[in-house]
Amino acid sequence: MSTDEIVVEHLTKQYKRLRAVDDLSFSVRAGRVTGFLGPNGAGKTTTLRMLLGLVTPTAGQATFGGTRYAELADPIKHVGAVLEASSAHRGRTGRNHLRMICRAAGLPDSRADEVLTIVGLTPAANRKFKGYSLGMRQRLGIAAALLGDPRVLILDEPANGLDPEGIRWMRDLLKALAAEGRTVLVSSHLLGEMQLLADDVVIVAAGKLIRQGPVDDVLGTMGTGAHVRVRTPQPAELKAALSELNATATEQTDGSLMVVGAEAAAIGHAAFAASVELHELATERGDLEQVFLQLTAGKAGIR
Ligand SMILES: Nc1ncnc2c1ncn2[C@@H]1O[C@H](COP(=O)(O)OP(=O)(O)OP(=O)(O)O)[C@@H](O)[C@H]1O
Repeated sequence: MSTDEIVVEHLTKQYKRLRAVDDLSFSVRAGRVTGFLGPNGAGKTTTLRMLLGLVTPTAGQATFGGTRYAELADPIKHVGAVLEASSAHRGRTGRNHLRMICRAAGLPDSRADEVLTIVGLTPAANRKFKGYSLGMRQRLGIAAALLGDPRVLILDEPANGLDPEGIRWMRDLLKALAAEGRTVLVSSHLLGEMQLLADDVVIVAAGKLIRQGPVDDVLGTMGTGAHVRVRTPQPAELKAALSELNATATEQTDGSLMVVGAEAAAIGHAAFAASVELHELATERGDLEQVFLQLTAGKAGIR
């Protein structure tokens, strides 16, 4: 059973006239990847920075297992963060950059090589940071976050600058870290990627919580949950059979039928009973992008 590792309560940040984060409360469970989503300017980065004690909240608090970041006994061993494309001294190699952090944190130098392996940067370990691509800089940032073997990982737009292969690699890594029981909180505006990556989502707009919960529940409550794609050479007969199930079938431009209101098994059974031949019967999930746009419509991010 997963537990709430990060608890955010009534977190608020007022900048002069702008309330960047407005009475925001949510929780993040261990052993899962939580996607932190919102339009530009929604307050995601400000929230993550408050979690890490880098921005002082106007009100409210965020805790890790009940303790504020600033009061954690050994923060590098508890929380790892990747806030923006990692920066390092331009003339320093990736390995030396990590070793310096190890020394400052009282970790053995050997840990630098371990995390370089985890992020696949070993071949570039002795190259200078100024020669790193954006994707390599992202990997180095993640390597630094993993140095203390933390049980919580916080990442702000980690897929920025990564190519498709890099994005896939990141997804596999973050899922594997969550499967080890860690808590992974990741902000992103790549909704298709989030649908593949996240177990839970926290959606914010204009500093306020819009929705939180498991991805499937968020998709389900918006009525864009599962629908079933069906292909048949006898569409009229199938529609007649489905009307008895109170399911509706809509013809798509590609010639298939999109059925809502019945599960695949019930549709297959009804087709069989009516001697209707089926060529395809596939359950398709709703689309996070569609739901996100519905939920955040009219809540302009740019303020
Ligand atoms: N130091 C600051 N002083 C004044 N306003 C700020 C400051 N930092 C952020 N803001 C404003 O707070 C709002 C929220 O910004 P934030 O960067 O947290 O949003 P975001 O959700 O991370 O957006 P994006 O996806 O565009 O990075 C924005 O309107 C931003 O201009």
